[in-house]
Amino acid sequence: MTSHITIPSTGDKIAYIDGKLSVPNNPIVPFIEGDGIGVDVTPPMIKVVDAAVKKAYRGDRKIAWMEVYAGEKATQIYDSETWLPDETLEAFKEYKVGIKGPLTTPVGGGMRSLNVALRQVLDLYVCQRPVQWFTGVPSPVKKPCEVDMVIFRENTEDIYAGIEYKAGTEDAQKMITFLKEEMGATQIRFAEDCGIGVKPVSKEGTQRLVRQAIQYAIDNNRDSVTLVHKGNIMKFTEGAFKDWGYELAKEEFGATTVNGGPWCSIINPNTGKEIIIKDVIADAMLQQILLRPAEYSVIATLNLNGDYLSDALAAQVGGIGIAPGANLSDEVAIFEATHGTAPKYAGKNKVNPGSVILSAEMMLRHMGWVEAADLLLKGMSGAIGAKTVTYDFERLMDNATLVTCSQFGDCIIEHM
Ligand SMILES: NC(=O)C1=CN([C@@H]2O[C@H](COP(=O)(O)OP(=O)(O)OC[C@H]3O[C@@H](n4cnc5c(N)ncnc54)[C@H](OP(=O)(O)O)[C@@H]3O)[C@@H](O)[C@H]2O)C=CC1
Ligand SMILES: O=C(O)CCC(=O)C(=O)O
Ligand SMILES: [Mg+2]
Repeated sequence: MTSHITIPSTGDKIAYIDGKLSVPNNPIVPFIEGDGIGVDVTPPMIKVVDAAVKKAYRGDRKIAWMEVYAGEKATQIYDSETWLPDETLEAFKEYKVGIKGPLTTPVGGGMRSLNVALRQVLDLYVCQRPVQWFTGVPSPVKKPCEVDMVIFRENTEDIYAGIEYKAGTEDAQKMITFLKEEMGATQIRFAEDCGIGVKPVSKEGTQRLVRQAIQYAIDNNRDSVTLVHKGNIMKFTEGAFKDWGYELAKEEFGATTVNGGPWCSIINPNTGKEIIIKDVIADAMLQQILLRPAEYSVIATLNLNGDYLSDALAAQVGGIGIAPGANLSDEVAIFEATHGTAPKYAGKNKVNPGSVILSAEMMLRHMGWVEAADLLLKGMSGAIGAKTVTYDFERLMDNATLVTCSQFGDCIIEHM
């Protein structure tokens, strides 16, 4: 296949050396613009990041952006069947750090998610989504300042594996016959017209995720890690997630049980403070985050719970227009907004670019460019503080000035 990626002539590769990220002064960073509102939010993200880096390092550092393709744009540039070109996957593998806009997934039929495919193929097993309130952001809760959580969502397993069989097909019937006749399942109602989905959850997949969550709590002086699961109902998948999580805390971090368990605690080797490892059943957790958010800090959970929790928590601090995220493997990192392609707003220069801009802030921090990351946060706080905001905030704020998506990016730059 012909290459459609133009490698910047002036940049260098980010590398992993002795388990550490080595970032040159002009790193090549691949990006996917994204479908729908990707065309709106990605250009201001690049403009804001470039401005923060320029201001922080006075020209000594600069990102060499390299566009790579996925989704609708890939079908236009390659051919109508190519949604996720191999060279896009190779670019993320080779350049180690990248960022992406949202990609559309049809509901019901049609192709499976490209976002999920990227996570699975590149084994980006942690979806890390911090949820924090910026002063002045409108919120439906009384004390949004009490929300300060970091979600660690398992990103490669669970029902997102895509092992599903459509009702009425030969494959679904084969599965149903197998379950009934060979596994003795008697609980399948309406077997004639029943879709079947499979939910794989492994010990290795669980423990590598929980390991990252606990390590994050240690490195960032957090006081608890909560395992969120629906283990009362799905005993051998979600229940096992809980058990394997506690097991890892004890075996690898020396956790000891609290009040007879199952809660346990570890002593942070850096601070000497206690970190509680606890668990909450997923439906109760959706109540807890609204009523007692201050009691939760780091959350480790399965793929679907994490997807639900991240949008629900985002709503408490201003909505998915401002909710950032990262998909992480042990080497490769792809940063992305929590929101999707919001098709009704596509190309209207209207939506909040805050989510992908804050994802870029996480990217800068991951690269060790903390001064630029801090400036970006300062600019974001300043723009919100001045009440120059996009429609999603303006409709909920008194005396705010409505700005477009690109203008909001410019406001961030003005406040750096
Ligand atoms: N990682 C990814 O690439 C993701 C992709 N998707 C995909 O996106 C498509 C659309 O999904 P959908 O369920 O509509 O979810 P979306 O996140 O795209 O949009 C839902 C609503 O959230 C609000 N919203 C989203 N983004 C912004 C923003 N930047 N600024 C302000 N408000 C925003 C809007 O609310 P309002 O109407 O109130 O203004 C919007 O109507 C689907 O194909 C889905 O699969 C979904 C999630 C993640
Ligand atoms: O892949 C998709 O289309 C949706 C994914 C999603 O909602 C998420 O990762 O938060
Ligand atoms: Mg989601």
